[in-house]
Amino acid sequence: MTIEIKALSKHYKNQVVVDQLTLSIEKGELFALLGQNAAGKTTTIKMLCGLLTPTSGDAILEGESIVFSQTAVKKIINISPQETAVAPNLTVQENLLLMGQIYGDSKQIAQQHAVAQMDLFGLTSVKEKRAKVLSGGYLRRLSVAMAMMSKPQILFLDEPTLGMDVRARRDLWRILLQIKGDVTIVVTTHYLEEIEMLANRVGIMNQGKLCALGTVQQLIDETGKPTLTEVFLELTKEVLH
Ligand SMILES: Nc1ncnc2c1ncn2[C@@H]1O[C@H](COP(=O)(O)OP(=O)(O)OP(=O)(O)O)[C@@H](O)[C@H]1O
Repeated sequence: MTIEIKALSKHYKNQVVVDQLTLSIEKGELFALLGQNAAGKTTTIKMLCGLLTPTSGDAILEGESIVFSQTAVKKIINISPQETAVAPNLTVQENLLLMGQIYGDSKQIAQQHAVAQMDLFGLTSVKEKRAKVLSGGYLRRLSVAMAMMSKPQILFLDEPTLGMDVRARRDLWRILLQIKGDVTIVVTTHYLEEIEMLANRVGIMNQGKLCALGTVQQLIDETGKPTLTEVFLELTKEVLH
């Protein structure tokens, strides 16, 4: 297992935002964490990345605990958060180089790696453009490419296709499909049709709890619903109505 989440919880005062979450994610999987707004997805990802301290529980990432070995965990993971960490006045290329050098690469190695990422993410044609003039689709691709500059074993993507048009979303998913296998990818999204086609497994969160886990086909078989969207609506219906 690459990720073993063990009774992970986050409380804010009286509110339980993530409630005893327990699940395992295999190496190389593209795993989708689903749930309606406020289900606790971002909070979970932030805890796994060391950006938030759990109230209780733990998660073991490639053998390292997020509670006891945060520095080791940070070396093997990276995140493209909802709020992108792109420097607006730097060019695409400069953003990637900066990220490589922050993670300890020499300028030459960072350059080589940046060229490879720009190629993979379709950013070569805009490499001299400042990030602030990029469209939303390019900006998000740059954000994910920047996360890849640290050569993570585990990549967390929080709503990577939010606000993108159909083509931009498809382009990013194609890239993620190329990366998965080498990298374990944990993604949150509200675009269930894409997940149906692309994710190896999904976990559905509802009010901080994991209420379903499996392949899309397993969830469809278990619930007798025809699509992942119908499964999702069924499992989260108390809150929706
Ligand atoms: N710092 C905080 N203090 C108090 N409550 C918080 C804090 N951060 C998040 N929450 C609450 O935790 C709950 C879960 O938020 P979270 O962002 O994890 O949900 P989500 O599943 O990612 O939702 P979305 O799909 O809208 O991104 C929400 O009710 C939110 O208001």
